[in-house]
Amino acid sequence: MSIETMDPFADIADLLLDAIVIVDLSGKVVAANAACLAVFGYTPEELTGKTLFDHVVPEDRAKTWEESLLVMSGTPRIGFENRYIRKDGSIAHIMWSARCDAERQLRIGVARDITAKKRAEAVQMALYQIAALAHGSDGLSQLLDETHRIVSRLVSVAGMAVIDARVKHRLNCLYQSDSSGKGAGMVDEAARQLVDKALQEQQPVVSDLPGATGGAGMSLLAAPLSGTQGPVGALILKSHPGMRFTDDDTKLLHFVSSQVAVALERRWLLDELTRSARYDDLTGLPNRRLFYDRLETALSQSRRRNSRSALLYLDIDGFKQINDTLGHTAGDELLRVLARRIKKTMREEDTVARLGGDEFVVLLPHVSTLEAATGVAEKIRTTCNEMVWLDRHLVEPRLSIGVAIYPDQASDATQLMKLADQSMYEEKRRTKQS
Ligand SMILES: Nc1nc2c(ncn2[C@@H]2O[C@H](COP(=O)(O)OP(=O)(O)OP(=O)(O)O)[C@@H](O)[C@H]2O)c(=O)[nH]1
Repeated sequence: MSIETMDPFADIADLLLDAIVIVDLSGKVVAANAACLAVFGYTPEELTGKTLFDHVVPEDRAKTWEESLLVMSGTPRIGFENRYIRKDGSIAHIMWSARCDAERQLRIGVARDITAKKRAEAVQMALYQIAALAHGSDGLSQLLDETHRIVSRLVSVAGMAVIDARVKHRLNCLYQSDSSGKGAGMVDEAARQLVDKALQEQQPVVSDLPGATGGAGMSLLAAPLSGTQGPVGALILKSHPGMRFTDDDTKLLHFVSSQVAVALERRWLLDELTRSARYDDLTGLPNRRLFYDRLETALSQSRRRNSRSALLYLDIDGFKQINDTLGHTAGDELLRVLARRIKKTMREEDTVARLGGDEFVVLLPHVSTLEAATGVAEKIRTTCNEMVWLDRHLVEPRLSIGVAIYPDQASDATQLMKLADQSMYEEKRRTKQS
C-alpha cells in the first residue's frame, strides 16, 4: 500500500516538510512520505515494513505507547510530543497530529520536527535553572544531582559524571550516575583520557565507542568546566547505546558547562567559607565556635540522660620558646603533630578542638567518672610526650591538662570551661615549681 493509492493529495505528499507515517495495527510502517528522511533520518523505503516505535528514545516509550492506544481507540489527537533517535544517532523532537482509519485498520500520523524550538526552549530553561542552582543549592551533592537532571532534559544521556580537576594531574570524581541509578565505573581509563584531552583543548571532545560483543556502540563526551581562574573540572556524558552526540550537542554542552563551572565554583567557595568558619585552618580541628556548639549539645544530652560529660583543657608547656628558638614554622608543625596525636588517642564520638594559640580542648560526651576522664588525660599526655623532630631538632613536647566534669563540678558550659582552664593552670604552676 502506498500514499498515492490512498490519498487525493498524494502527489503533493512528498512536497510537505512534515513527515507522514501510516502504520498498521502492529505498528509497522505501511507508507511514509519523503520528509521522513529529514525528520527521522530514514527514507520511506527504509521505514516501510519496520516499526517506528523502535526508534523512540527509551524514556518516551511508555507515553508513546499510551498515545498510540488512544489514537487507535478512535480519538484524533493533535499536539502529542515525543523524541526519536535518528539514523545518525541525533535526537528528533516531534509533535504529532494523528488519527485512526478504523475501516482500513491503520493509524495515520503527521510528524512535525520541533527539535530546534525545543532545544532553544530547553537551553533557556537550563541556563535559568543552573543560575538558580549557583545561588540556591543546599550543598554540593544537591547541586550535582540537579545538574544531572537539567543536562538530561537538554541532551538524552544514559549517564553523567563530574570531575574535580582543581589539583593538576589529580582528577577526582565528584559524581557519577547512570540510568540504572548507580553509574559506578563510568569514569574508567577511557573517560579519564577524554577528560585530559578536553582540558588540554579547552573544548568538549567526543569519543565513539564500539558496543560490547557486537552490540550498539555509544558516545562519550567530555566538556571542560572552565571557571573564572581557569579549568576546574569536567563533565562526562555517556549516550544511550546506539546514540551519538552531535555537533549541536557539543556546542550546547560547551555553553552549558561554563554555567555549571560558575555554579560549582560558587558552591566550593561557600563550602570553604562555611568550613573555615567552623574549623581551624592550621590543624583542621573544629575551632572554638564549633566546639561550643558541640559542648552545649553534649551538656543538654547529659541532662536528658542523667549522664556525665567531661572537658579536658590542654596547653603546651614552653611553646613560646619553641617558636622563639626554632621559628614559627616549627611551632606550627608542633601544633599539627600534637593535634594529630590527640585526635588519634580519642574515640569517634569525642571532640578535639583548637581554641587558638597552643590551647586545645577535648570533650568527652559520655564519661562515667572524674577518674575515667583523668585516665583519658593521662593517655593523651603519654602519647603527646613522644619525641618529635622539628627543624632537625628533637623536641619532647609537654602538656598541662586540666579536667572538669559535668554536672558534678559545674552547672553549665561556661562554668565547666572555667574550671577546666583553672585546673590546667594549677597543674602548669605545679610543674613550673617542681
Ligand atoms: N607557631 C605558632 N605559634 C602561635 C600560634 N598561635 C599562637 N602562637 C604563639 O604561641 C605562644 C603561646 O604562648 P604561651 O602559651 O603564653 O607560652 P608558653 O611558652 O606555652 O607558656 P606556658 O603555657 O606558660 O608554658 C605565643 O608565643 C604565640 O605567639 C600559631 O598558630 N602558630
